[in-house]
Amino acid sequence: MYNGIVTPMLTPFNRAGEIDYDATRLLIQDLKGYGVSGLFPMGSTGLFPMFSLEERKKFLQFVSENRNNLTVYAGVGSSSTQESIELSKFTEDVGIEVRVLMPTYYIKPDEEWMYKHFSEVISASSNDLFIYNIPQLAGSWVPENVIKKLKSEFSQVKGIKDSSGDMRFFSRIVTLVSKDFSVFQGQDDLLLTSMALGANGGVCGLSNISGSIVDLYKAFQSGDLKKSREIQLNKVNPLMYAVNAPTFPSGYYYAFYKKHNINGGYRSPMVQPSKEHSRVIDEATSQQI
Ligand SMILES: O=C(O)C(=O)C[C@H](O)[C@H](O)CO
Repeated sequence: MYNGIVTPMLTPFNRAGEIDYDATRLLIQDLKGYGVSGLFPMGSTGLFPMFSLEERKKFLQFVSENRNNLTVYAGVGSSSTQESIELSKFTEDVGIEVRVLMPTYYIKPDEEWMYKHFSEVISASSNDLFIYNIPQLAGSWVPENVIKKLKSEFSQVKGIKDSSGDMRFFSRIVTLVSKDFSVFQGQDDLLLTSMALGANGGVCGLSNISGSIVDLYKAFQSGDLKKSREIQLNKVNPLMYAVNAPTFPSGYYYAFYKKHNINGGYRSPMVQPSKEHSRVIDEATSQQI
């Protein structure tokens, strides 16, 4: 059973747009301090499509070796089934427990294509796998019948992370929760609602830069609905809306660099947030204390 708050990690850059491993080490220390339960490198917030296969492997191995006793959920998504298979095998070689996989993208897969991608990648290694539903970025939904089919056919399939923001869809898939299958919410402003419906936790971008997400999770788990509602509405949501003012996910990078006074970079084509967006983010982060 997987639960808690998992961080879809940033991939910090230096000014030359190369991965900054010292800053990554600092980020993992932050996350341990906030009390997250897992690390999710090479997801959407981690900008996985911007990296070569070799860069992705090196970063995944670094996170696995510097995990600080946290569970690692490795993004293995690609529009190439062969690449996702290669990454899956690599995750097993470096001791990563969980893979995270969305449908292939750009060329829009029909259900048969989608099932073929998932089944071939799932079978490529024995470690667990979470289905990643993020239609607004991947361009297609993972249909409920495909989720149920993969869940029933492959023992590696141990959960789903839904970032669609569609609570009607979420309300249906959350009924799949069992001791062997976890359901995570991928949108920070829907975390409390999702946990009230039975979600096992969340994969929340804000957990890169604030302890409020874990505080919300812990308040709910302790039965303090009033406190969890206050954190959701007065801390999490305003910060989420502020860091998403600039094009996703540049606001998260700005907030992390600012927090640590790092002269961090933005790999092309990502652009540093404007002065106005930076001011909005600074104001929201100052309210977190
Ligand atoms: O960044 C990711 O991969 C996540 O899972 C977190 C969110 O779902 C994603 O940032 C989209 O908002």
